[in-house]
Amino acid sequence: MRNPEDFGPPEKKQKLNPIQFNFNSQNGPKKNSFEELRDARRALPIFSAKHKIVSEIKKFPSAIVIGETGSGKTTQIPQYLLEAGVHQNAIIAITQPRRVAAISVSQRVALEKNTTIGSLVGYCVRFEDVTSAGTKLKFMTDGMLLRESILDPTLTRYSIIILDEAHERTINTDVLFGVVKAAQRRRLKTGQKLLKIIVMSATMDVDHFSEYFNKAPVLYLEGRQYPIQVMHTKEPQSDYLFASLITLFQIHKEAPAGDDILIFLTGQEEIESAVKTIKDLARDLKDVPQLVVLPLYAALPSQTQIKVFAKTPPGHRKVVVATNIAETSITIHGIKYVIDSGMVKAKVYNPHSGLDLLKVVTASKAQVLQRTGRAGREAPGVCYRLFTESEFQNMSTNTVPEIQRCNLASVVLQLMALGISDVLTFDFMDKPAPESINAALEELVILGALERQVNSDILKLTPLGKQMAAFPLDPRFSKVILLAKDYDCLEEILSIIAMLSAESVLVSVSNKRKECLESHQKFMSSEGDHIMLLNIYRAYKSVNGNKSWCFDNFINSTNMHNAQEIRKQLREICERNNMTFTSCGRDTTTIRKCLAAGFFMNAAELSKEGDFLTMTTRTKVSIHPSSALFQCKPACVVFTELVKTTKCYMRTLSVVDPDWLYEAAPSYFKRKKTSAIS
Ligand SMILES: Nc1ncnc2c1ncn2[C@@H]1O[C@H](COP(=O)(O)OP(=O)(O)OP(=O)(O)O)[C@@H](O)[C@H]1O
Repeated sequence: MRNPEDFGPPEKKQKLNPIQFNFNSQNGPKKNSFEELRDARRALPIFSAKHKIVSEIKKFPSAIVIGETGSGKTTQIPQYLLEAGVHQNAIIAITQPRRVAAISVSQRVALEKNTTIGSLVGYCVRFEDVTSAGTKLKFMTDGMLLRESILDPTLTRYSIIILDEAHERTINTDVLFGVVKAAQRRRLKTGQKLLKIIVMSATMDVDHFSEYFNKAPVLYLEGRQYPIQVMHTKEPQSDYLFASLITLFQIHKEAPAGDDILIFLTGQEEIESAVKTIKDLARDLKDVPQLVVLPLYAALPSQTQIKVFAKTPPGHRKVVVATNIAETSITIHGIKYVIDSGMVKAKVYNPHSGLDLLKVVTASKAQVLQRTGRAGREAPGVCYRLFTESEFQNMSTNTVPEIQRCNLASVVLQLMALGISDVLTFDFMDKPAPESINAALEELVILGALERQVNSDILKLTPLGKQMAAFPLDPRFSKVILLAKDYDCLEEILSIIAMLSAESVLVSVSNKRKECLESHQKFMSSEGDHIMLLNIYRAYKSVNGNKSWCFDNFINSTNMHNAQEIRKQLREICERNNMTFTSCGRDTTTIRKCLAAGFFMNAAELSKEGDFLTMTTRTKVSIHPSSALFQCKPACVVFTELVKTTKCYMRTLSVVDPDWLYEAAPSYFKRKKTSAIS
């Protein structure tokens, strides 16, 4: 067991603010709760600065707001502006990098406003719009606002746009910075109503932001409501997973019930295995509160994610094991302790291969500070960092903007659809590497979304590219949908893409592994995972989405329902594009041909040595153990996801014939020939 002395002294001690309140964001307003919430709002550090904030924001077209985690920026500033009428009866948009934050924060604000979600306060995330004509505070993912800007570049419906958690620097946030700034300028030029821009975070490079937003004033918010004691390990930890379990059980043995714990790990599989280990280890412990262990990662359905916000039953302790999706904005009821592994799974782009890889890397200081801020939101808290103080000092200050480390094809396509033809000169806050932009442009040319104008190097959007931009999907997925009508399998491809866009539908119950596998076996196909997903979708439809069928077959019925909803929305976009709905019936070969035609850039073939090598860059890849093809050695496959853990894994794949790939993109393979054909 780790000794308490293994942790060094607190990084800083802060004064205890004696205000105490305790409420459950998931419970509806009960008697007096509105008054309680009003008092809680007044107790927030930001409350004393309310008038100053409103008057400063009234004065300037843009403002940068920086204040400690938990000071009240996200939940209060939109309400202050609404109450003071700064919104001029138009909508205030508050963007969040993640859907769980957009949903949970909007629910909290609706509660504080004593209204139901979807009326005055609403949210809008991909495939889910909970707003109405009366919505004035609209919490949304940055991706959703970006999509809206394609149809309305001046964002006419909005009077104020609050870009929250700006330090996260997701691709969408960075593009949104430029788009919103351009909308503000355009409105000014054309004499339209002013668009106010507010950029907020607890951890950002304010000067850089202020400079970019036309020297916007910076408002500093002092203080946080409750102190957080920060502990670092005395020695570096070689195994953060093991260290997190030791720390968890050390706290568990000593802390009273109701003091809940949030652990930051890196990804789905790691989290699921940690959840199982924690449950197993806790089973034999005596004289400690019972544990409620909950995972939290992006691939979980929203309804499951939201469970972490529920109040812990008396006599229990909640342990939430999360990825960085719990890092910003959110308040999880009951969390007193945060255990931070200091690691994060991040996308890393290889412009050479054109592929994004998910890789575990060290977090930045900004991320670590945000994680610490998830404690101390309802009472004083403690953060155990599983790294030393000097390791912390050596972490990079800010996360490298995603735009400088991810595949840009999707963003470039959206910018082109916005009418920004010269992406290289777009007003980015931090420019992506020109080779990444060029790689994205090349990918879009190969996909047929862009073409060179005659006798010039200027690229323009093709009618196909315009259609592709209408889908809220990676361009390769949109392309497959658009190709599917020619392969007579649009209905099937829509089902597969919807299943890929929803969260995992396969349920794995730890003490019923064998039954789960047997149940899933009947959907499996030697053709691969995409056909397996189609089989599940078809079976689900044939029983009319029957819940007990899902239960009996270890299929997640909520995720299936979501997939069905997503399918409906994708189908509507196809209808708007006047596409003919074709079906190939049982001829699944056609479907794989279509997948090969869309995903020819994500292909791998089996080498003589028995390894899989990507067709273009000869990168060594393996079949993920969760794939239906794990035990097989097909000669050639296409994949729709690449993950790096101990190895580089292809996660969802289909068996294809190499000829289909060459037929789909002869010029691409001709160009790559030297490296492509062994
Ligand atoms: N769902 C909730 N349940 C209980 N309390 C909440 C909830 N949401 C917010 N609060 C309270 O309001 C405070 C301010 O939250 P808010 O999200 O506005 O802060 P913030 O300054 O935006 O922090 P961050 O930078 O961490 O997002 C929290 O510290 C907490 O006390």
